[in-house]
Amino acid sequence: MQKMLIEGGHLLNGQVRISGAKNSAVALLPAAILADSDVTIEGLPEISDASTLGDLLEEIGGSVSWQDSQTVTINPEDMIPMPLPNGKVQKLRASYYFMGAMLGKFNKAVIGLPGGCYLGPRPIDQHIKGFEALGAEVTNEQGAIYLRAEELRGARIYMDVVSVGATINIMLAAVKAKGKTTIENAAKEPEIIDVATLLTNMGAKIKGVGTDVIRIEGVPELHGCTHTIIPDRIEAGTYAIAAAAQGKEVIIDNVISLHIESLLAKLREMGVSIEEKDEQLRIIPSRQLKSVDVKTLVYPGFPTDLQQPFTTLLTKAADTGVITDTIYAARLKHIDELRRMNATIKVEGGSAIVSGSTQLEGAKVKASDLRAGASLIIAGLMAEGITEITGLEHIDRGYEKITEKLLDLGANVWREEMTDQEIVQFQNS
Ligand SMILES: CC(=O)N[C@H]1[C@@H](OP(=O)(O)OP(=O)(O)OC[C@H]2O[C@@H](n3ccc(=O)[nH]c3=O)[C@H](O)[C@@H]2O)O[C@H](CO)[C@@H](O)[C@@H]1O
Ligand SMILES: C=C(OP(=O)(O)O)C(=O)O
Repeated sequence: MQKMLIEGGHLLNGQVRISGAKNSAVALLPAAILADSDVTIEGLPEISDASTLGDLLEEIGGSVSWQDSQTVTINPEDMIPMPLPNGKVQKLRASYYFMGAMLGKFNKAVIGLPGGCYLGPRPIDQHIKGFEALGAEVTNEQGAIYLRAEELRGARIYMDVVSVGATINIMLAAVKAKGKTTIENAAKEPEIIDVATLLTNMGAKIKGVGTDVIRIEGVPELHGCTHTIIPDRIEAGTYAIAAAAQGKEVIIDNVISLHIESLLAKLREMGVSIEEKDEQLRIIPSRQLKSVDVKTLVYPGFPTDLQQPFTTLLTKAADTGVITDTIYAARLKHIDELRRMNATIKVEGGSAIVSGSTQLEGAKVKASDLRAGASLIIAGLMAEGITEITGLEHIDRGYEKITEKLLDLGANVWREEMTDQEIVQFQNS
């Protein structure tokens, strides 16, 4: 088990290349189950969520061959509806896509309830409502979801909450169902469009992705294809925030700036200079950042996945800033750790009230989840002295080679093996 150490105070300068989107990758890989021949995905991020899903595809009989660290070919011909009630499915959130994909392919699936970041309760009732509307019987038996259908039939499904996972999962289950499916109040995130592009290239008939009404006409067969993943807007946003907090001049390469328009607007409001060019962003921070208030919303609003990193940036702004997470009101575990680093943050309901003009100080902190980890890394870059971060398994679920990328930007960051005593302390904390 490793910890990350950061000596703060070094300015980030240079260029960083953004990897493929985690939240696309984790849906594209299970989507390959639905094909009847090779699906090749290019530009995958080297993150543990992607390799865990590769292992799960092999567990159900798929052949998974990695051409290189970012290109994988999945042959689904020998896949079987093998139950996955526990084990690796619990290591990540997106294992829930095995429900939709296996139901769509085999009319049955047994999948353990997913893991992933703990952000407060993360129900999957809308996924289940969608599967049931398509004709599946769904039961929860000892923490595993059992899905069975004689046959899946298209349906009109209204989502009570706008959910990324439920929208994708219902698409996966519906593309081979008999007849037409309409998903109303669908989520509009770019990753949903990416998954629909893959499915369409496999032969699916899908209209309306990127709007809140998605129409699907079921087809009997889906074939293989090659697909290139979109860049990770949350990784790009994380580096943009880090650059605003502790940068000299940072160029972020391989980014679709439209995907993070809500973040860029807030950074500009704070006084950060941002130039957009082709697939690059050039970030030049302001000496004196203005404080802003932020509310997370569904896409194209400010993403909840950038709330925690942005909280860290607010500690440097001139005045008090309020950040409110309307998607996950309990996504606040980073705050106690930031307080250890001298941040002054009050919590009221789902809002963090962050005092600005604070010099953060290095401390020993723990990443409780992926984006809490990102917020602590940014804090470590800004802090006086050395910051030690544990809980790296969360960070490695979603950030490709983050230590190397930061080193290339001029940060002083490294990883060390934890001693036995530190591991015991970590496990008890
Ligand atoms: C693998 C993946 O893509 N993860 C992303 C996905 O998670 P995930 O797909 O789990 O998040 P959702 O979009 O489903 O959740 C949005 C909101 O809806 C609620 N909800 C969701 C489903 C449901 O059946 N019932 C329900 O009440 C959730 O509690 C939450 O408050 O979108 C989140 C919101 O942008 C991001 O933080 C995660 O990074
Ligand atoms: C919450 C996140 O991931 P997951 O849904 O995979 O837990 C995230 O990417 O910030």
